Amino acid sequence: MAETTRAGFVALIGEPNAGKSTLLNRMVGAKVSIVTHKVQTTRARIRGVCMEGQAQIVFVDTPGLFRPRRRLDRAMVAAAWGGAADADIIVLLVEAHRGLTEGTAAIIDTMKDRIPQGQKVALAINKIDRVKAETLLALSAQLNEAFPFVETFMISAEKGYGVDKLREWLASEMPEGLWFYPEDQIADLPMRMIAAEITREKLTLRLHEELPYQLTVETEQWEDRPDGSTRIDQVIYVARDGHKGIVLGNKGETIKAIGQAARIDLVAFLERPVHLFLQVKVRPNWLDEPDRYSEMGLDFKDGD
Ligand SMILES: Nc1nc2c(ncn2[C@@H]2O[C@H](COP(=O)(O)OP(=O)(O)OP(=O)(O)O)[C@@H](O)[C@H]2O)c(=O)[nH]1
Repeated sequence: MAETTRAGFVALIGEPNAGKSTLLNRMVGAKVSIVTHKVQTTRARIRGVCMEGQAQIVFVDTPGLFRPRRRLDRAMVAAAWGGAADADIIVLLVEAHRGLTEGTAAIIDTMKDRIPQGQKVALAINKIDRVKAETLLALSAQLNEAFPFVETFMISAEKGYGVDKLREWLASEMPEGLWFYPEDQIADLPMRMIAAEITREKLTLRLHEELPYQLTVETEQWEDRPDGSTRIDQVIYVARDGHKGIVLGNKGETIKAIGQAARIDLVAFLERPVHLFLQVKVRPNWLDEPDRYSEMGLDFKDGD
């Protein structure tokens, strides 16, 4: 008989620099965590998906959990805690060598206020490679006194110590249910999606608030060439002709800069030469005729 499938959400929280990204990359691997980097759920950001046996663990991160200094920040903080409270498990990451800092104490205080009764919170003491065993035991006791953690893990996200144990435990805690993402989608699709996500990120950085709403990037062609390079063809879809002009920029300057920046990241990611071809197409409302599409192709080769 097939094993029961499990699926759920894990919110990783902790002070800046606690090692959240390093831990995610260890557990999920670079591919999926990049793909899902910018995907927004209602209240949390999906950072990665990992399979452990028959369990699918979706990691979310909730930016802005810190003490609000300005009024504006308060709404963000409330949203962030909402995101954490939606998760099946919260993991609080603490740096072993820094101990129970003011920042961690503030997070714990807020958890006591905002986390619903019964919500499971686990403690992961990270960077154990930096401290002695005695220090660790004392810190664990101190933190467990401050909050009723359901489990405590001693890990080094960087060196990989204890990470498998944490992942296996998280998997066992996921509720029974269907997976949120098909398994093959996690394993295979990422490359094209990552590439599209990278270009999208450059568009966001470059265009800021000018960025046309309803803009999508799709990787249409992917060719690993015999000479060791990769050719990637992408289309940036915008909703209106006017938006196309914004993305292209004066004499195509904007899209050129976007293509160059995206290519640099793609080379770093794929560790091989990349030829990136970007086109901007207008994809108007469904009712509009496809032959009204206008396009423009540009090639960003090595050395551009
Ligand atoms: N010695 C040691 N360093 C670690 C470990 N895990 C992470 N680091 C380092 O700690 C620093 C911060 O790690 P990140 O993973 O970027 O931390 P983060 O929590 O994602 O930080 P923000 O994005 O600012 O929230 C990096 O320089 C990591 O290399 C560990 O287990 N041991």
